Amino acid sequence: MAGVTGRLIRCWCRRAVWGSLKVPALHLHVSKTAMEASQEDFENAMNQVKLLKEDPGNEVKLKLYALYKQATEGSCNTPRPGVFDLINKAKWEAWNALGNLPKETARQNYVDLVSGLSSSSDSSSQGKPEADQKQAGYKTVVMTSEDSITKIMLNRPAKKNALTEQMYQEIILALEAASKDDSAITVLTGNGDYYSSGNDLTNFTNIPPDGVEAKAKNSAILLRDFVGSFIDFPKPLVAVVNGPAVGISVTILGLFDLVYATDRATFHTPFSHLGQTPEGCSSYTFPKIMGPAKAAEMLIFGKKLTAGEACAQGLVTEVFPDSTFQKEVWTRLKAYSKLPQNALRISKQIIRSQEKEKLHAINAKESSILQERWLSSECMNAIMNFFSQKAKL
Ligand SMILES: CCCCC/C=C/CC(=O)SCCNC(=O)CCNC(=O)[C@H](O)C(C)(C)COP(=O)(O)OP(=O)(O)OC[C@H]1O[C@@H](n2cnc3c(N)ncnc32)[C@H](O)[C@@H]1OP(=O)(O)O
Repeated sequence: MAGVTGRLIRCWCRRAVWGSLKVPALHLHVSKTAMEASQEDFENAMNQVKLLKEDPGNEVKLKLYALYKQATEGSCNTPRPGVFDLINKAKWEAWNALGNLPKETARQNYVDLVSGLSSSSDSSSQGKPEADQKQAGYKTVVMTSEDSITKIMLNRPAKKNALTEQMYQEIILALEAASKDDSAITVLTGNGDYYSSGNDLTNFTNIPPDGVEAKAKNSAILLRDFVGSFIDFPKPLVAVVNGPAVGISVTILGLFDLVYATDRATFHTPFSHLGQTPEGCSSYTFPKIMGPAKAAEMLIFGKKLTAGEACAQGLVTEVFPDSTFQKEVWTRLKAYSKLPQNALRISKQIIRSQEKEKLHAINAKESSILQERWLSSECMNAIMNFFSQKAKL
């Protein structure tokens, strides 16, 4: 393999590895994450590659090659090079690994990758440490990508990461971006001492001029779309539960592939206390995961579980001591993220495809029942109680 590496580096220097690139007038662009890259952005990115001050390494060069081919020619449909044609085999494998990734997405990913390389090349030339790629445009979450892991971090620690309408929308967008990026695994976690205190109760206190019914209807649509984006998420999705979790942040855990929790975490779904009913497909996933009796105790009677109890009941994959939680979990995830990406994705999809339609139907039903519940006096009183007397759970 050392021979291949050496040859790839030589090819990089000669630029032969990329084939002939059309080059228009040079114009540097900032990456447009969450937007579609134009042909001009793409061509500018190709120019930027030539200006990189440092060799980005073979792994990145193969990624660039694969994205370039996918963006310009579509899915790989050429015969696999022979076993001794090591360089072309490595290039073919990188391209082929992109499967049916749409051309536009490949173009965007290429532009994003080059933009990240240009800024890290600039900052490393100024002697600054290399940071992971932080994606701009989000206000309530922080989205970063490193080591083939995209992390979406809920970022309202002063409010215990309570989920505002903007946050639901940003999470939907972040999941959409993560589903198309070149990471292997996506992680949802919280900043601060809480994972999330669930729905921000002020969502129900800001009533717009078109009235409370319209508010409930729009909230139900947002809820359905939010949960729908977890049902449809195509790659392995991991919850890194860094502290207590309440309400919807607990129920959607049934839609994750792995749930790692600190031993400080608790899991609480106090729907009846709030005059509400289960969401996040938990009316289906929880009885399936933990059996109907344990699910009823949580979802109907609001029993709060410790991390150990949630693990014993199958909602949590593994519990770690708080003192070593982050270190142990990220070491594990980094190892998993090196597994072949297509195999990870396809395995996830086989599992999910068996009940995707059912989950969407349950999501729609739960959302429409909640639309009614939010208009009930039971629900309104509970929310007023929280804000007037600060009645805590
Ligand atoms: C589109 C709509 C979709 C709707 C989907 C429906 C989902 C259902 C649910 O998620 S139900 C769960 C709702 N959550 C709650 O009822 C939790 C309410 N919060 C609490 O009971 C407590 O805050 C606590 C137990 C989570 C934490 O208590 P603690 O004493 O540790 O901290 P504080 O209460 O002082 O909290 C710090 C500040 O954060 C504000 N805050 C916390 N959680 C929420 C929340 N869910 N909604 C709104 N605000 C919240 C709290 O008010 C404090 O603010 P302040 O510093 O300004 O006083």
